[in-house]
Amino acid sequence: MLTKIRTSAPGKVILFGEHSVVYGKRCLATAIDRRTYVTLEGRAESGEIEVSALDQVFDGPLDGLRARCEESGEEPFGMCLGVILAIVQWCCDAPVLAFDGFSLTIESDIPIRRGLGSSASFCVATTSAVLLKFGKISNKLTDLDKKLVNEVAFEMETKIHGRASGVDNTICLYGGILSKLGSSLDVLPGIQLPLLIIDTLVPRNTSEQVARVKDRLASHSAVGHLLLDTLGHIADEALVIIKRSTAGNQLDLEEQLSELFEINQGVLDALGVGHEKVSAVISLCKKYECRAVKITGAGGGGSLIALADRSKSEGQSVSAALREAGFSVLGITTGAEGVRIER
Ligand SMILES: Nc1ncnc2c1ncn2[C@@H]1O[C@H](COP(=O)(O)OP(=O)(O)O)[C@@H](O)[C@H]1O
Ligand SMILES: C[C@@](O)(CCOP(=O)(O)O)CC(=O)O
Repeated sequence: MLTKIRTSAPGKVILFGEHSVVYGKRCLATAIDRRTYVTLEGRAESGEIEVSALDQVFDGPLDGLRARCEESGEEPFGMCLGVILAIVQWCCDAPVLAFDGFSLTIESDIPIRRGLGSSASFCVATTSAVLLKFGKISNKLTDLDKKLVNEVAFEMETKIHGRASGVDNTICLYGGILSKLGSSLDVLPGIQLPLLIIDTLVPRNTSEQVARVKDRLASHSAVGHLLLDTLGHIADEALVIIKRSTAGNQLDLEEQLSELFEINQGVLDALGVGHEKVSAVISLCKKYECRAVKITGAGGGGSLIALADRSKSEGQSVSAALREAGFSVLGITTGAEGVRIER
């Protein structure tokens, strides 16, 4: 009987610690309730792979897949094929001689290239499916299995980004909340926060924004380092608040995190990673008394997260106003489950 495997993994947002994480301070990220689903089905033709993703299809042998990747350069589907080729090579101890053919169908409701971890979610779900097919992990997804998937998915993320911190693949794999401090990564149970993700539709360029912060540090070293320390303290405090939280004090938790969002945004702005569209989103949110809003990820455009206030019905009106002003808005819940095998 031909194999059929279906896996899924969530996307992510950074809650606190963007930029300061580059300087060794704490960063908190959380999995979101948007996922990538990968269906792998065995096929009769030996050595043939079919990939359907991002509204495109490849069907052919591994050599053809390699040639298509070289042709496609940095284009999303080409990068996706490059990751699949690398995972198969990893499983077969390259050079690959022979393997049972298979098809992969990749479906996702995570918008790509928006800092929501579409690449890590895709890498984790695809790595899990292919490693399962090649018998490298068990369908119990034990701690050891997950550790192996994380190592391979990290290699794949590095392939897509040139460099990766390990935050995205780890949070998409384990779900919940991830705290990164220096080289240590801790996973905590998730908390369910209602967030709006507001995309300014100004393309973000992470390396440009990281360079902007570096310039600010070069010209105002003492002040710049104080700002980074402040971001670190904000993330530390948020972690304490999250760890203390229980189902009974959700409103209290959201109130406290909300204040930290506001302070954090002020500091990011002072570091120079704001943008006129970021300011426009913040003004609109304030007009609708939306509790708090901050950049998530690199800034300089990109996306913001706003904590929706459960005690008012403001969520819908602020979303409508933001959309009317030309921004894209997604309502999500944080703390989602990590990788899983769909039955
Ligand atoms: N659903 C998907 N199917 C196939 N490949 C995907 C999918 N989602 C993301 N990718 C891969 O990840 C890349 C996007 O990575 P990146 O620019 O880092 O965006 P993000 O910030 O969303 O992670 C795409 O170019 C593509 O190669
Ligand atoms: C600015 C930074 O801290 C986060 C970048 O986030 P994103 O991938 O642009 O969402 C850079 C980094 O951590 O590598």
